[in-house]
Amino acid sequence: MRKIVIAGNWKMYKTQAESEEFLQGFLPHLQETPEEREILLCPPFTDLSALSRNLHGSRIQLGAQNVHWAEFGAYTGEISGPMLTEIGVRYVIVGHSERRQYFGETDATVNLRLKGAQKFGLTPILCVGETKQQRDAGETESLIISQLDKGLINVDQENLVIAYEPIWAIGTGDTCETKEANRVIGLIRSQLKNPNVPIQYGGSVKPSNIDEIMAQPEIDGVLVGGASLEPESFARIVNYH
Ligand SMILES: O=C(CO)COP(=O)(O)O
Repeated sequence: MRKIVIAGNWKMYKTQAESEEFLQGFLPHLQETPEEREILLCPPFTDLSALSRNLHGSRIQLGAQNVHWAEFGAYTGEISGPMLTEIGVRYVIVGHSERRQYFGETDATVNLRLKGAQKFGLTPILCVGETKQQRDAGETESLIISQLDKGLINVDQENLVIAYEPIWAIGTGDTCETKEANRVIGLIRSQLKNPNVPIQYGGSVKPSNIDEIMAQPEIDGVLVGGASLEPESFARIVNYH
């Protein structure tokens, strides 16, 4: 039985005060959320401590948006696994397309971060996905297989989540057709040693399309950007039918 993981990636949005305000509006909706769904918030680093304190006793798990592979060291601007686990963080997003595009993340550094996350007790969420240009050139399958091959070298597949995020569907309102997302996620699963790794879809997930997305047999959850920033909208997503 594969786990369902619904995650909000807040990217570089929300101050601490705003994150606490979100929580006040969001928590009551969780009373309707079926137990077996893992609900996850991935806020900016500066919100993690405050949220961790306020979440005490709640079922929400916390995820970071990046992690370095070393335990500590002279790596200005980076954060280590032990720094995150100490404050109750359980997950971390690795290799998001925005990290690959703007901050020089490569399959090799993604691999190091995945292994580093696992070494210090975090569950990484590996993001893969193609650009519009790659899709139009018929390269979607080969690109994704290559991202998985290189990213997952010596990575423990018992402690892993994967997110399929077609780059052209991120923040555009242009969701990948659900059957196509299901097909690519099936392809991702066929490449794995552990077929029970939860695989999410990400890219313009909204209250209006969540039910259709989650009805697809290969899709085990969603990684939500914009629609996770408002309590009512994210509540509708976690409480999908
Ligand atoms: O990048 C995403 C989640 O990691 C998706 O962002 P949107 O939901 O805003 O398209």
